[in-house]
Amino acid sequence: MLKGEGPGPLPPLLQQYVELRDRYPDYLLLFQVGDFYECFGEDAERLARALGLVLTHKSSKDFTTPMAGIPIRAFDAYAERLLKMGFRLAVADQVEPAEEAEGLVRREVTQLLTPGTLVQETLLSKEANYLAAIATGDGFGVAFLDVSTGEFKGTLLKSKSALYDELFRHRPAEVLLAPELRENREFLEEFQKRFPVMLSEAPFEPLGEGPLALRRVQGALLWYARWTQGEGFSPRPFRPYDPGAFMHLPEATLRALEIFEPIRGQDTLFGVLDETRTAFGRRLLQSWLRHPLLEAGPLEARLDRVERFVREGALREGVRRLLFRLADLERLAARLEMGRASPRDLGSLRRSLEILPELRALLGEEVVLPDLGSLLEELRAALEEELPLKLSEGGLIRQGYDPHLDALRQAQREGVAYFLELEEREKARTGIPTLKVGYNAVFGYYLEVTRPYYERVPSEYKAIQTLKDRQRYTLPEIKERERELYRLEAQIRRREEEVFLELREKARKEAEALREAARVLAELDVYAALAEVAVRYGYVRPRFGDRLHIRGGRHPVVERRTSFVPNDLEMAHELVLVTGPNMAGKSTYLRQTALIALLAQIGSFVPAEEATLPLFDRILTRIGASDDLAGGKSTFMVEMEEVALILKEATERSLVLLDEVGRGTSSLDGVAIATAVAEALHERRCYTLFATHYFELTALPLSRLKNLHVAAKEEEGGLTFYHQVLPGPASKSYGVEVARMAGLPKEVVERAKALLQVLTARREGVAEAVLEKLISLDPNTLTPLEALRLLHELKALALGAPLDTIKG
Ligand SMILES: Nc1ncnc2c1ncn2[C@@H]1O[C@H](COP(=O)(O)OP(=O)(O)OP(=O)(O)O)[C@@H](O)[C@H]1O
Repeated sequence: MLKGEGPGPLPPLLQQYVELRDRYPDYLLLFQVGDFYECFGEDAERLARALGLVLTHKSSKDFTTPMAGIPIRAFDAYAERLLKMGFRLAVADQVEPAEEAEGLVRREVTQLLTPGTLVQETLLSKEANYLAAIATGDGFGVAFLDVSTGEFKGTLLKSKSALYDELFRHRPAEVLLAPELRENREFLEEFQKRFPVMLSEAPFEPLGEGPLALRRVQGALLWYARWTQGEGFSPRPFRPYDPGAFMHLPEATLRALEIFEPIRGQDTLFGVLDETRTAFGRRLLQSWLRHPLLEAGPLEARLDRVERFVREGALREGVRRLLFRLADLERLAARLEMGRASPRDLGSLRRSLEILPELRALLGEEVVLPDLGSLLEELRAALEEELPLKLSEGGLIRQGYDPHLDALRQAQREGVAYFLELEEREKARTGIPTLKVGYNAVFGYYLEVTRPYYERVPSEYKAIQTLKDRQRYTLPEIKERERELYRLEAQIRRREEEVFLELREKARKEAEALREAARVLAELDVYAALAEVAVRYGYVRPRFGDRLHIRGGRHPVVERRTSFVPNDLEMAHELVLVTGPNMAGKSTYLRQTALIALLAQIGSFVPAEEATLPLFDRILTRIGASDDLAGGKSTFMVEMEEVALILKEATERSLVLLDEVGRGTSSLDGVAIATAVAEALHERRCYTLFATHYFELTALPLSRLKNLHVAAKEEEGGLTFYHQVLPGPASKSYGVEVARMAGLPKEVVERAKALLQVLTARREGVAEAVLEKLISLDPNTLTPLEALRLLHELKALALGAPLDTIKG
């Protein structure tokens, strides 16, 4: 039913609305009425509330219901907002011209919009837009589909944490959960906290090949894609993939290294690297960053390509200039395959294809682009220069392309010419000098005579409209000619549509070649972008080898906003402890090492003067207080979970970064845990960088332990940071000094200093020495002078004077 009031039955328009609406219960139905998309009843209230629109009412004789609508020309902006708010949208368009309708205009749902199944360029960002499906069975089956490009892939994962990593890598916009997961309350709650995305339902009927879980997720994705896109939708062939074929980057690492998302609103690694010129190049760069390679061969090949662009600046610039003019060919190919390419799509295809020969000329043998020349010729011959957004607007096929269309247009011109001649003819015949032929939407063509000449109007003129000082007339002949003209217009529209569809079909046959072109050009774009970054910021080509050797390494993101102090690092299967005051630059040093390794393994140059790196199988991190507020766990708990994962996964080919371990607990527990973790990683022979304030660690008796510290100097005004990494452990901690610089009240700082002396004394066993001395003496036998001397001694002892200088 429809919320509303009144005794009467629903008016026909609302009946049609309710019928369509009830077919899409989970969707908000946007119902075209002229230039607006309207909602009625309770949906109108929801829409008005969501978008802050004015709620009006639709009233007929005896029924009234709430109504709210959005102008069609502002549809994209509103749709984007509604999708973000979690609405699914069903768009019901008028599918016949109002003037041709007999009675109520026919309306059909022409689009279903959900966040994970968008293909509309106007609603998509340049990023890949994934719909994911998850099912259980021997672990988890997960598959991803990007409807806008047709990309379709999936994998089996053993654990939930591996599942989360994979989801985090792909950031799906919408997820289909198999019933066994949807009904598992515990799983569902945790999942929604981690991934607050839209969850939708689909049957998980097995489809395709492989293990059952993988077949079920394929079935679910295809079903859902066809439900929203129409039965004709077909993605690219399903590609099973193995996450183990790439460097493993867990969620914690992607977050901590700020690859795609900044932690504190600063820039990201992707932000620094993204000098791509095309949308598909940008997506490829993202994909490379999510999937670093494990073998030197393909990496050297990528580096060769980057190097060529580094060396040949003019070539790089030329290529980038041309790439900039390309449309999103990958998505265009997908729209062609789905039969959804608009006239403008074919227009931008033409523009893009014109650029390919230029690129080929510039690059010679280096790129092998498919030959799309004959498609280009066809598009050039067929399409007008300026193209409408929608097919129905007409005016898209050039004169001279289709003889039939040309003939219809000629007839149309003659039809219009008749009315021009009519004016002259009737003027002469009637002797009315002001006689005019006019046109309006209500009456069509008419003859118009002004008041002074009413006498002269011939009797066969039939009056149709009287205005203040003029009258309008028609003639049977006019009506007939007019109908003929309408017929021609309709025929022209239909013929244009036919010709366009044929043309689109021709283009569709080349979709595969176009996709291949997009693939080649995407790589080209990424190589040119990486080269641009390398030249602009002074990166070098990395080498691969077992020892890690970085000279003059820098943090690619931090160096963009401050003058940066480069640092070196040498290590091979060692445990490197990095000490130094807060704010000295320990975290930065750790992160820059990981970022350099990551860049090398996507085939990029790196921010250093010289770099040789092992090929790491994974980068594992425990950095920063990544409070899992959503997960409802304490900082310490999260920290320990991360450490547990590291200990489970680290191999001797792993790069491990630990930035403080054991901070969220008592300091004795903390030291104990940190020590045990350090020992375990040392045993594991991984490449570990461990930043810590626990000095105890620096003296651990481990053969492959190496101490580094970040230099700082205490001066009159406070601490000076040099951000320089030097051999050996730091001489002391400067916590209280940094606290003072941060503006802690003077009394508190003084008190902390005093306490620090007490604690230091206690820690170094001085307290025991003092106690021992006190217990061993007999006050009754001391002279006052001796007692005074002893008091001085005890005080000196407590302040940490070396024991041997006192005991003697
Ligand atoms: N090599 C460098 N050159 C220039 N500035 C640097 C360098 N390293 C770090 N910095 C700057 O110093 C600041 C502190 O760095 P960082 O967070 O790495 O210190 P930290 O030693 O890890 O501190 P804490 O122990 O408190 O975590 C940062 O804001 C960074 O911009």
